[in-house]
Amino acid sequence: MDALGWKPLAKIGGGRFSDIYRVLKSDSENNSANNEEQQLFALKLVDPDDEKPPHNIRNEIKILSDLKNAKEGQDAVIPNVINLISVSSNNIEYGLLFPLLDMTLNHVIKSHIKSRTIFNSDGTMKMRKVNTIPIDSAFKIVVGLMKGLDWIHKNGVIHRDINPNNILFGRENPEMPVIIDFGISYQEPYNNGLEKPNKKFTDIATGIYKAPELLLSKRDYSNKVDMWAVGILITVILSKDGKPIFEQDSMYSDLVLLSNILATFGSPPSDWSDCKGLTSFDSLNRTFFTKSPKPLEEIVPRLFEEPETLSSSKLQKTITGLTKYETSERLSAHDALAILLC
Ligand SMILES: Nc1ncnc2c1ncn2[C@@H]1O[C@H](COP(=O)(O)OP(=O)(O)OP(=O)(O)O)[C@@H](O)[C@H]1O
Repeated sequence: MDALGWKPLAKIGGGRFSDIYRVLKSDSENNSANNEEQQLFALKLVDPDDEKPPHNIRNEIKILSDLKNAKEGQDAVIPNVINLISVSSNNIEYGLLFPLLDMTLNHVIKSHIKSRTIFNSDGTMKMRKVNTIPIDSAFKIVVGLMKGLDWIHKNGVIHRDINPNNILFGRENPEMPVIIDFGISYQEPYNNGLEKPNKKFTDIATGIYKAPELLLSKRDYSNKVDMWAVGILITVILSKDGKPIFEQDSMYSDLVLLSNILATFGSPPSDWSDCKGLTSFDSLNRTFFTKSPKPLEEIVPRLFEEPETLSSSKLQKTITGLTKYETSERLSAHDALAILLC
């Protein structure tokens, strides 16, 4: 079997509209095992006729190519955004060739969740799940994510689907995240003719990573939707026991997600400038009781464990700044880097 000139070895992923294969360069079949390693790539195959907006493979190719060209004009390489090696197509499908990476952030998070025996004062014991990821490793991952997002945003792109399955790592560099999947991304100013800036799709982002303004149907949103997503992502990386801060059902219901966001971060300001005038926000203002925010210590207790380190205090500031409702106050990736690297 041959896929657009590549020999597929195994399916390694895929979404609603794509299949991702580990592939070998066809001419390297007879090479030694070591050489083969270097000839392995990831191939994303998509049939554009199957896609539904906002998924658009041609737009993904355009955005990745522009990011690659922008990278080439730079002195320093930005390793935190996936490199599109090449594109091929037949009459049916597009094949996007990428460097092969080894694990998603989801795998990294799961690999650090361990079962521990806890002894109670009455002599009984119980098993508890504990997240063992070191704060310093989490810190390095967050810095890498911010560098990638800063680069993407500086180049006029909103990723729109920052979540743990779209962040990959190579085995040799498990603290250096690489942002993938620009399948629903937006390129300013008009997303290549697909969406007007004030009429963007709101059906973007995955589960608990949706920013609150999206849940209220704001259509002229900005790249700050990515910053909210990364704020929630940090709380997941640093969770006490591997469980997200929001209830399980928030993954599937926008209403449950919204009520979980309010219960965690408090009600948005009644004059929230991003959503003022939107019908959904006006009814929210009338209907919901005013909620106070939970203290950050309750949201990410691991960052308050003794002894407090420089990394943990910088991460506290970063999460607080990323989870602001008012997007003019929400940190940009550039602002976050200023906090993290000062
Ligand atoms: N370069 C790569 N190296 C290794 N695995 C990859 C690579 N690219 C993608 N994958 C795997 O395939 C999965 C899906 O990739 P991608 O997000 O690009 O496809 P998608 O169709 O947009 O998926 P979805 O619809 O779920 O967002 C990733 O989560 C990852 O597990």
